[in-house]
Amino acid sequence: MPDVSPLDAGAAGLFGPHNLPYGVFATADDPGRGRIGVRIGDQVLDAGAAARAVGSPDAGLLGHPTLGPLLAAGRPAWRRVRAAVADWLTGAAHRDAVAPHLHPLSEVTLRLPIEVADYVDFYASEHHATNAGRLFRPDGEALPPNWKHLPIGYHGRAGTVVVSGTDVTRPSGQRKLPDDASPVFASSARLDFEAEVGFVVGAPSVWGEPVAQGAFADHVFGVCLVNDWSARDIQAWEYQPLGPFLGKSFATSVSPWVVPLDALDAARVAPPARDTPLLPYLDDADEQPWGLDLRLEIRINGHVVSRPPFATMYWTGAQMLAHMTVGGASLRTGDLYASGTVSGPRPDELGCLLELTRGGRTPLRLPDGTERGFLADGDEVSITAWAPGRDGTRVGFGEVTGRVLPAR
Ligand SMILES: O=C(O)/C=C/C(=O)CC(=O)CC(=O)O
Ligand SMILES: [Ca+2]
Ligand SMILES: [Mg+2]
Repeated sequence: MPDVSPLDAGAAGLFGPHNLPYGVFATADDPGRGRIGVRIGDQVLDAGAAARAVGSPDAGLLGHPTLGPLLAAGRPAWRRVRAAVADWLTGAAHRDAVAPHLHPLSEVTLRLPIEVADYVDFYASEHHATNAGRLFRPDGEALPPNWKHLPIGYHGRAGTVVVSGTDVTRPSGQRKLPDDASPVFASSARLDFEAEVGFVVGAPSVWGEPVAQGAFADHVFGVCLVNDWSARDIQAWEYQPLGPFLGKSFATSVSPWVVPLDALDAARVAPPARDTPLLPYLDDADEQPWGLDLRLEIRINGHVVSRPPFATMYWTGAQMLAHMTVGGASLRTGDLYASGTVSGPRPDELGCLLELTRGGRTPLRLPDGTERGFLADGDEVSITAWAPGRDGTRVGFGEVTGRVLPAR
């Protein structure tokens, strides 16, 4: 694929006042103190300091070392703070007061944007589920019989969610190829990435009370990018019948910026047509659609290997939320649920190496002449994305990157 991408053009335009994603950063002269940052172009606004400088009543919400209190405050507060920050950055009244609180992005360290409470990973791409089903279960049906009736998911490991830029050590574990007599303990020989979109829960829900699709925007604060690192050999041996366990629990990387749902109005699209009737709590025919037109791009060592289109996902974030809570499970501030691997219908739109190389059988050739069935030590995987914004703008998501370190 050509290495010239729409993301390279006018990067500052991806982070204009129409976007204003939130994160947590620290500066070199005060490395111990996390602060809430809002990205604007290639700068980061220290939101708490700016709020104090202009005498904002939201200085308390923004003056924390984590996004937690802002997330917990709920949609009316999210809207108010977003409008205020846009005003500080673009209106004449406060520009001089907030200017000293802008830091060049290149001079700050970005941290995990949320304290992850519970972590769930779905399986919402029909293309990915079909391809992965054929590769993992060549003798069975590609899609399991429940797939079009509910968004399949599993609970993952919240404590190993790491921020972009964190190195990921190749895991070791049990693996057994179909023809081997017994398993061996070894480092994973089939380490993979999965390009996904993450939904960050802000407002909690009441234990026992399902959250309907229509309440999606009252609970979900925003969206980030996720790389669900996956050891395919460990996964293939361990996963039946309870689902992924150690093959996916060693690390999950997230982008440092959470893009507010309010920045994504122009990216909302209808999900693909569905051919199977849905139970009422999942039926979205009469809802405002929550498909999202996010264009992902995956690079290995700087070379573009795929561009997965999130608009092709069968299940929406609102349906995933409704399903996750329908039995009464409550939401906590900081819950993260990921979409599952984003794969489109075309060969250059697949979201993981398992699919791109057909289980390693048809390796990818990188422009440097090397080949990859799965990831090699030293490889750097980077996932970026943008979405259409209002008035022809583009909303950037930044990137989630990670480098593979050799097994211990
Ligand atoms: O088909 C399977 O058994 C599992 C496939 C995955 O690895 C899926 C997973 O983590 C969910 C996803 O990313 O879509
Ligand atoms: Ca996954
Ligand atoms: Mg993972």
